[in-house]
Amino acid sequence: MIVVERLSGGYEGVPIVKDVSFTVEKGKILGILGPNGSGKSTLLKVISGILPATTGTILLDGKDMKAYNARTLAKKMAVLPQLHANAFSNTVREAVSLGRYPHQTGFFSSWSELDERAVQYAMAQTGVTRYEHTPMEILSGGEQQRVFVAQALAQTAEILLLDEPTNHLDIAHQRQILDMVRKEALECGLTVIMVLHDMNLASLYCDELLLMENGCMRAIGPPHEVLIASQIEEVYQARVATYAHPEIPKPQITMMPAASKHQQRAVIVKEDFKITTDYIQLKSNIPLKTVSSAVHNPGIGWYDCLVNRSVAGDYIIKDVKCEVAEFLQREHFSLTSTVVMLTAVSTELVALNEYKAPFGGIFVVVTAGVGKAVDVSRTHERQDEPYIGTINTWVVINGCLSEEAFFQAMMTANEAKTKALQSENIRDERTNTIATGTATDSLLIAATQKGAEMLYGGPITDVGKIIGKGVFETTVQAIQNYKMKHRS
Ligand SMILES: Nc1ncnc2c1ncn2[C@@H]1O[C@H](COP(=O)(O)OP(=O)(O)OP(=O)(O)O)[C@@H](O)[C@H]1O
Repeated sequence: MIVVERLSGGYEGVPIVKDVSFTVEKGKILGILGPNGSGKSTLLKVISGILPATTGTILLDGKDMKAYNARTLAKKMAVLPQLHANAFSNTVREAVSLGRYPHQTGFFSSWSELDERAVQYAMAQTGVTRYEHTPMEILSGGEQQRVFVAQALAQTAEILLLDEPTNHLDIAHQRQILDMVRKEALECGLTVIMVLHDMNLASLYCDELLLMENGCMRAIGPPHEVLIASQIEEVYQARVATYAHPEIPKPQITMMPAASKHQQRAVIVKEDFKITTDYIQLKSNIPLKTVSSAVHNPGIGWYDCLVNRSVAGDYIIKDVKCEVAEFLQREHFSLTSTVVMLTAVSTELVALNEYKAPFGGIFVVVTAGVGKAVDVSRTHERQDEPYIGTINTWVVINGCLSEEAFFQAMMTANEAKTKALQSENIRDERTNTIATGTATDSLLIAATQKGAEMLYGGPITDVGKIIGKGVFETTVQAIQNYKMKHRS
């Protein structure tokens, strides 16, 4: 455990780091972030004793760091500096072995089994064993960086100070080094303080983050309390946005380029839609931000082509995703920029309407296969296999929606669809109650993200009102088309 209390320090009387305090418990990782010149490396140098502290104290396991002599301190704390002054005549093994110097009584005179094990372990953990006998100078920058990390690890200290350990490393090696650091922290109780420029890596790997600004602490805490977009924007003077990591509960940050999203006004027009016997298509000349439950490219993304493909009523394919990919290739659609839904309804039964509004307006496109509609409040009573029967709804908006508005627009559209089923007296034939949808309905909201900004998409917002009316009317029309065909 390391406790830093009101620490200040700098270079020859020039104060750089001012009044910094924090605690890192044994086995925890603290990441230091901050813009260039904010004092991250200087802070690490003062903590490691390379630079003297002008004020403040550092306690290692409760004992003032000043009370340790150089050799005992080196056994306690290992440092990977940002710039490496290295005698490049060494081989990798020799460079890593330098990490064992605090454990030697006379230099290399008492090489023990323990020293050998530590060096072998450090080389293995950093993936440099195969370069063991290679001279340092012929390694790439990333390979050398891993050797320096191995050198610090070979010191087998309880506290590891790392200044930009992922410098020069490709993503696979960044992951290897940071996974190794985390494993050492979790399994061996290694306490780590590391300077990282990459906020996303810092978020993924650190228990706490310290954000530096002009030599002072701007914020400290778990990643979600430090990586707040407005705070990062202020400190770095750069526009950013945060989003959730897809797999683990850690925030991620993305840079927003200077170009304004409101620069041009792009508009989807009716001529952008095409209806063939096989599919209904929207081809946009700009990518649309899309939220959907489609079969191909579902979720949130940017796509310039939407396809609602009509398949045979007996379309039961084991690997639907694979079959859809084959269809896209056959029809010369891009796999990466096309969203695909499937319907058993023939494309001539589609309802497609435009609704103009001061903000720009929307298009609603619906195919409604309601032959096997279900009442969602009663589906728990049935044991049958899911069957095809699908209402596919697209809402394409000429406007700019917030994240919140996208999800509210989905709710608004779904409520309008359910109301249309009620209005058309579509029933769940097993329960004879009003149906709320079918077993495999799909919904898509797409927006140009240009022009008018819409913060909300609920039923009484400008965009919500028109989605409500548009989806209701268009779904009714699609249901009537379906009824007409299936009556005859
Ligand atoms: N040896 C030195 N002598 C005098 N001033 C220095 C020295 N090294 C760094 N500084 C100054 O201290 C300030 C903080 O530098 P430091 O290297 O700690 O920043 P940093 O946050 O690590 O930056 P970076 O992200 O660019 O690595 C800078 O203004 C820098 O010019």
